[in-house]
Amino acid sequence: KFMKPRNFPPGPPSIPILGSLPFMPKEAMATGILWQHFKSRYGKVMGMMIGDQPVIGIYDFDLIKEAYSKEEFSARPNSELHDFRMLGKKRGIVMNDGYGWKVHRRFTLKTLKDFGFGNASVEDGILEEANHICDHIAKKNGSPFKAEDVFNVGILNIMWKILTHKRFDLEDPRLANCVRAINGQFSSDRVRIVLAMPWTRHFFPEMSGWNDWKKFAITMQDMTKQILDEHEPCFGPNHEPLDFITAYKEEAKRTGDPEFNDRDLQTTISDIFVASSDTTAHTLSWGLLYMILHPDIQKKVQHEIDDALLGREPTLEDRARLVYTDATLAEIQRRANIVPGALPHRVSKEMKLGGYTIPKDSMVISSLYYVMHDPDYWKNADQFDPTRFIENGKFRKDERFVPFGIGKRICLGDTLARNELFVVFIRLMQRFNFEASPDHPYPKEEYLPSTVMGPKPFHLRAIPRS
Ligand code: HEM
Repeated sequence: KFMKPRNFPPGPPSIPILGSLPFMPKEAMATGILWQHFKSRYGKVMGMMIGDQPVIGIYDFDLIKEAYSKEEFSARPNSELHDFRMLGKKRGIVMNDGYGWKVHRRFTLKTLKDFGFGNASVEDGILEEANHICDHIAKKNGSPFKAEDVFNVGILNIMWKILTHKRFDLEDPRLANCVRAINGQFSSDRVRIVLAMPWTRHFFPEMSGWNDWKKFAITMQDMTKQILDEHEPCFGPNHEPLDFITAYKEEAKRTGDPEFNDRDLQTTISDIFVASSDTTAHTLSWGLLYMILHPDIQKKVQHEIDDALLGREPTLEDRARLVYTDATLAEIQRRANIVPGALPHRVSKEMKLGGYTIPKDSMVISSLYYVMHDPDYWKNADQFDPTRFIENGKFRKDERFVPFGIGKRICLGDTLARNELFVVFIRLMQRFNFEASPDHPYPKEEYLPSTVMGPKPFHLRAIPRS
């Protein structure tokens, strides 16, 4: 069972128990960038074994599109680790599949849409939080700080309000605890061992990261349970739910569908916290890093915003007038590429792709990194250049701009995330000039390996603009 199946895509050799792990470059182990390394050797689709698990990497945009438009390529891996996190079995959205995934995904998309775009309160909530983030930064009085310390809690707060109708002070320990549990679960070096080789937990529960994984999962479970216990239903004047939890409970009553239950709700809340916070916060940290590395672009963005808004706060309708700023945000997302391998998919039955046979239950990774850095498609792909997203003075959409993934599993928070990035980034650019800290190493474009990759922590200074 450790042997590669017939007509399997080309890839590195495989040995019993460890599979292809010993043949992988060390720095690539935890990151989607690994696939960049294999592309040059094996072509558009590669296959390898991790233990007895077949793993497929797809680099080619058209092949990813073809595969991920199919239901059979859109399941999630079966994993006892994630089952533990999901209170015993697949639940919620992110690692769920089948009917349970479909109804939760559909409901969450609709609810976020109702809150986000029909209802000004989410836009107000983002702006309110953006202002709190800026006030928090202003208190540093120009002394060096780490970007991620501010963004993580601020971004989490936006989601907390959408879920529960409550926000916290940025210093509240609840936010910091939640950020620690999320980061610990996906960025700890030890946990990466058990995620890659789940069997290690039976022999080395401590060293493999299994004990850490359980600890962080239990923290999230306790926290989501407490949120539900304390939650008061919240309705507007026409009895419309004002927060996600109220909407979920109404949906459970309305449909009578047992898929909508407290345990799935707990997992869905946890999924949304995990999927929304590090992703958006890391993108903002990368944004400030690029502004420090490219002060001329920072100035250009500030001039555009100053000229268009004349000092007033932004609204989402300003996007069409802030073409250079919007293009800069897109370029930040393209270059930062924080989820380089998207999330793993599972093939629910044997399939064909690119002429190869993809066995049932293979894990599939799509290289969003490669799609957004393919040198045959993007001119000077490794350069930070917002103008690649501008054509005839307008923002140029590109189907290969895929930071949110491709196909049936595409991020369901993409519009919300883009709105958050837009409002928070503009407020930051309006209120401060960002520069490197003179007392710390000059920041570099370096990743911190994880499923969601932020920049290596760096210190910066925020000088208030008059
Ligand atoms: C810059 C911010 C974000 C980025 C770059 C991002 C990116 C991604 C990516 C690449 C995926 C995986 C797609 C796949 O499996 O093929 C994903 C899934 C997901 N994201 Fe996001 N995301 C961001 C923000 C958010 C936000 C704000 C939410 C809030 C609701 C969110 C909720 C989700 C959920 C629930 C999934 C799982 C979807 C499913 O499995 O059906 N994300 N995201």
